[in-house]
Amino acid sequence: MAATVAALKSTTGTCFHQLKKSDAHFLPSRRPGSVSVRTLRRQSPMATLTAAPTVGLAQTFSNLKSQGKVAFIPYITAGDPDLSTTAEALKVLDKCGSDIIELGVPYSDPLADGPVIQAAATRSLARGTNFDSILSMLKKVVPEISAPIALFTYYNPILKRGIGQFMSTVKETGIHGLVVPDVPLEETELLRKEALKNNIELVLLTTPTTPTERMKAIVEASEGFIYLVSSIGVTGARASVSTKVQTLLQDIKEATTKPVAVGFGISSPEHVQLVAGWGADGVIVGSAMVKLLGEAKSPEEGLLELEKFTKSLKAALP
Ligand SMILES: O=P(O)(O)OC[C@@H](O)[C@@H](O)c1c[nH]c2ccccc12
Repeated sequence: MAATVAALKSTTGTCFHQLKKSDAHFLPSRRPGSVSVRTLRRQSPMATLTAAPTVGLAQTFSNLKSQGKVAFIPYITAGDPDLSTTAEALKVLDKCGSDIIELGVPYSDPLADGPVIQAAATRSLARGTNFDSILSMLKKVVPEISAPIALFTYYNPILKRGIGQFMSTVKETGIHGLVVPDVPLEETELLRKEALKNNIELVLLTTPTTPTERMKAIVEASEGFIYLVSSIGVTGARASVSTKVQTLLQDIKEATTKPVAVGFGISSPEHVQLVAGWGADGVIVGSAMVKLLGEAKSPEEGLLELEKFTKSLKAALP
């Protein structure tokens, strides 16, 4: 028993309370039909010995919905401040209860990004981060993560590698989703076909200025979830979240039963609570996370700040 608890302590993430000895018998059994580790984690502050096999994006939302929960979805830029810190950050975000994690591929011309994520991409590229180094990091880390990962990339890096080659390569790393903010709807058909062939959920985005008919086409084509961009402009923490999101959510939910996650500007527990209260199935927080990691005095400090911030946002969600 003591050995088990000691083993647990050694794997206990910083977001878990230390297990009392009496809890040790709740350890996930290897017996068939045992409760999954992820379910255990939700029921008690359990450390996980190994991550549960991840389910996809849509399934994650469906599981959360059955528990009356809203998905917490952080975004971080791969390779900022460096790839080993990204690997640790993914584990921290997972252990702190993130339900899906968006991992950004740094790009030289991030037209939809504000200054925080642009600076992160610049730092990451300056360190020599590239698509292949991100993939090899993911191959090592994904087996330790129980939250599904959605890779976030602009369209150009996909075209450069070839859509089919890109999809099959990405699938090998074990990630579940793909978010491509700048793919024109007219070109999503081929992207969608290759994604489906590789069992990758291609998430599409709709915005406050998207015409209704176009929103309906986007919603129809989106897999995993629908990304509702909360406000016009670029990414970046905002003082408040536009109340227009409430009606946008209603409009989308009249058009589909697919889950809708809201992003752009969300950067405080109050924002998270507000958007969840408006009926969002998930909330996405990026720039505020990226800032903590990329602008900290050291990677260790950045990871600690990330953990604290994640816990505060997660605590604000049902
Ligand atoms: O950074 P924000 O304002 O919290 O928004 C989420 C955003 O970072 C993430 O989803 C994202 C990063 N880059 C993007 C470009 C377009 C749309 C969305 C994104």
